[in-house]
Amino acid sequence: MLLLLLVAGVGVVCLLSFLFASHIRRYAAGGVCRSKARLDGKTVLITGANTGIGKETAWDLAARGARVILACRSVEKGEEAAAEIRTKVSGAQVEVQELDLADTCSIRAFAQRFLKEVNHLHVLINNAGVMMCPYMKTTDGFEMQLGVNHLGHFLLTNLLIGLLTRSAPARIVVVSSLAHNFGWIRFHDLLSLGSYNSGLAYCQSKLANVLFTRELARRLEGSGVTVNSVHPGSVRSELVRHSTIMSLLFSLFSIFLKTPREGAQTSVYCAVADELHSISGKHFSDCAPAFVAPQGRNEKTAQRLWAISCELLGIEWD
Ligand SMILES: NC(=O)c1ccc[n+]([C@@H]2O[C@H](COP(=O)([O-])OP(=O)(O)OC[C@H]3O[C@@H](n4cnc5c(N)ncnc54)[C@H](O)[C@@H]3O)[C@@H](O)[C@H]2O)c1
Repeated sequence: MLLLLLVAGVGVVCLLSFLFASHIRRYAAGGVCRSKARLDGKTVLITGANTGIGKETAWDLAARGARVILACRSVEKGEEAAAEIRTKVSGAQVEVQELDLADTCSIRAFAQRFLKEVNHLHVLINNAGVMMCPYMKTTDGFEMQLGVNHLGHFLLTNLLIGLLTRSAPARIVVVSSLAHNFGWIRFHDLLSLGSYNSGLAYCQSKLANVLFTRELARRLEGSGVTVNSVHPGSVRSELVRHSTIMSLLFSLFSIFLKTPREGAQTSVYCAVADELHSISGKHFSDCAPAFVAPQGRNEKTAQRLWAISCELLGIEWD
């Protein structure tokens, strides 16, 4: 009980400090992508783009002239987002394709269709995410947060990496979180079969995003494809829907939170900024390099996680 109270107390203090930091940074005029880069003739794929940060990222990149493909669990909701973007950006090239990251069959079917229909892919934004849900499993039996946030995107990237390499220069943006600081990779129980804490599982999945980014960057050296991870800030979105405490905190402190449009700025920056054309394996927040926790810089952990991810997904990726 005492331990639970302590963990909850530490959680609240951490949350308040990052809300505060985010607020200060916002008003220090940081965190706005000032790049005027155009993306005419470029193709962008964004996961989870029907709401929140993903939708705003899609809108921004469509306004820069890119063909933007929204990969969404619900095609209907994706079409609503696409229609909204088309009303805001005249001539926007926005398309919707079905992708459920909690189902490897759906990911494989998506990639197969995508590779048939699309000749180039210049920007992949691994944005979709689920946070602090009750214990649930993906279709393949993976704990939901690790399954969607890390393993689903790991498989998707693996299936599209050939196309990205052929389309180089190309960029991958992985939407992680400041929450990676509070995570560690529980190799003894990666899928939370023994015990489950929704907050820790989220932090683990976001740390996995950072480690994946670093290891992928190492492997992609010299390929013309770069990969960077992002903390979008504390953003008013539907992400907290599963957690009563987080929903309450986000409502109470909503004036300190970024809008989804503000939250999209660092993803956009990593996708377009000219000065980042050869920067890879780094972590960004507020359109600037950001601190990575020591456990997110550990090469051995990154390589071990890579090997286990391949094993769980039944793939080889050298
Ligand atoms: N909101 C924040 O404060 C915050 C902070 C740090 C990091 N992030 C990260 O930003 C990203 C976007 O989150 P958001 O705040 O826009 O939340 P959101 O809930 O509005 O967006 C998440 C998107 O992911 C999609 N998604 C969830 N499960 C999926 C699945 N199985 N298959 C396909 N798509 C799926 C949802 O449908 C939704 O479109 C997430 O990766 C999240 O972890 C958000």
